[in-house]
Amino acid sequence: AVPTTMPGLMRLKGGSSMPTWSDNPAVIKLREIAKNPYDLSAKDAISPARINMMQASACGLKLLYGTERVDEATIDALANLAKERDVFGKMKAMMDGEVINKIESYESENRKVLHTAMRDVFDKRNEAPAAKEASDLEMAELSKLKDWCNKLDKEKTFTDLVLIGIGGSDLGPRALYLALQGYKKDNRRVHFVSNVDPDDAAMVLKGIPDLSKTLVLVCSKSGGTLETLTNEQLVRDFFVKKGLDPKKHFACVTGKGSPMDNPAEYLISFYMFDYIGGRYSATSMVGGPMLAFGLGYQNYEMILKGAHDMDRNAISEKDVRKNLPLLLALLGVWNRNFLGHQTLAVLPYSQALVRFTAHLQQLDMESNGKHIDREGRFVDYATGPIIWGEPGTNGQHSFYQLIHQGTDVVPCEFVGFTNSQFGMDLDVKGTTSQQKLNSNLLAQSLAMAQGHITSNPNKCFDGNRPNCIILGKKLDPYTLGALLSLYEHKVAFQGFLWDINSFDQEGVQLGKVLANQFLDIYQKVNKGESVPATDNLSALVQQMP
Ligand SMILES: O=P(O)(O)OC[C@H]1O[C@H](O)[C@H](O)[C@@H](O)[C@@H]1O
Repeated sequence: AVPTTMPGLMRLKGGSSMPTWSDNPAVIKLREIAKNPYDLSAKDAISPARINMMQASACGLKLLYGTERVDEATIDALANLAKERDVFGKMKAMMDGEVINKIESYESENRKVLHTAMRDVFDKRNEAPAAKEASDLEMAELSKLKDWCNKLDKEKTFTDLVLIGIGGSDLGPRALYLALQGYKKDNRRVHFVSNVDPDDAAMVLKGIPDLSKTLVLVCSKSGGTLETLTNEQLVRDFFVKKGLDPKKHFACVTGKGSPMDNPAEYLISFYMFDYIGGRYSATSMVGGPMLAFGLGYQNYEMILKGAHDMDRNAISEKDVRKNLPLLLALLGVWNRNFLGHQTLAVLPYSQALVRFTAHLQQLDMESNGKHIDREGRFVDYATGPIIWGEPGTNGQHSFYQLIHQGTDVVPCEFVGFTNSQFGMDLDVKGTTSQQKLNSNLLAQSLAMAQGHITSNPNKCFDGNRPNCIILGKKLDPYTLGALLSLYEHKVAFQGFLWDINSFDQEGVQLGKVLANQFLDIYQKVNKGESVPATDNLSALVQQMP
């Protein structure tokens, strides 16, 4: 359990308008239900009627949750929890551009959270002044991007693009690009450099066919991230050594007014804004120029459209049984807080989603890995789970043993599609590869839920391993945008339920500060100055073989 007070840190004054977690009537009710949750392993516990009833659809995605340990009373209690924790009020405040990225009475980022405005560029736009201003600014960036894409298409000067960025300036955009290889533009390739490990850049640069036809897009919201600035320098140096002028090849995406906001250094500069969190930035200019270069502007627009439509589902659909992000969030809270499961495996049965779980790790764990609530009080309930996973069926031949028979229960979210992206499939022994893939997905879901008891304990499956399935027809740009937004809002809704701030990331600062102190020591070593072995940092540096 998470302590309510922490040694050396003060517990804070009360005054919250939100009842404490344990005082919420819905929490009390859910704890009662959790003493005897729905038994999926009982005979006939999973019936066709249950499968048909426990599903919800929006924006081309269907969520099947008959294999979760819930019954209708559980869903009703979860719906009450959503009401008591005012999740719709908080979601509206977010989408309207109220300053919600803050901790009351403490130094914090104090920002709006407006990633939804980045795709609110279609019809029925949010007229709240802050949201409107943000989407107007994004429309200007989008029209600049469209012109740039047309120019690149006409001039045909560039075939390759190297994106330099890390964290939110890499994971989401990279996951989306890799997910849509069936929609790639002919004769265009995108490469990614993120790690400050020099071998990352070296390997990418080695694989570029023609540097003279290569664009470099440096992407950093803050314009001050060590890894990105170092890699930019390294790649610039490489261009110069090959006799090429970086100014004719380098473009950037950064926050307005950041140290990188220096248009003279770049072919073109695109902007994002302080109200777009890194991990929520894939549908801002952080994702835009690279995705439009690699997949075409129209496909990028379809990603935005899918994301926007799911935004509408999240805010407008007040019935939790029809609101996909909220339903997924509530099922997650049920598994985390009431059934006590610490981790969540996200298992896409789609090779295209090979980096999607990695993106979700940042999205979810950086957002909801928090130990204080919005008033600065240490929470006495669990918050964000540990997210992990790999595409199936590969995972089945690796870690699924533990999921089926291990001593920890791992809730799973499966993602699958009826059709393949490339349509290159073959009927072997009466079924296609896609059907073989999907048979495995469905089999795993059912096996985890219902289990199988035999007299041989080694072959026993307890069942009651909760999971749900997210299904789409085909992983196209629209569906991918909807899937991205589904998870963004799942995470936001969970943060609202826990009453934490899902939009800052103070937890990554301490390591950065210490890394800079280590760099000072390395600098001294490089200059031949002596470093005293009397402090931990120097002692650790001297341990390097
Ligand atoms: O885009 P940048 O400012 O370079 O930031 C890149 C990343 O760095 C940080 O460490 C944060 O934890 C991430 O949320 C952010 O996405």
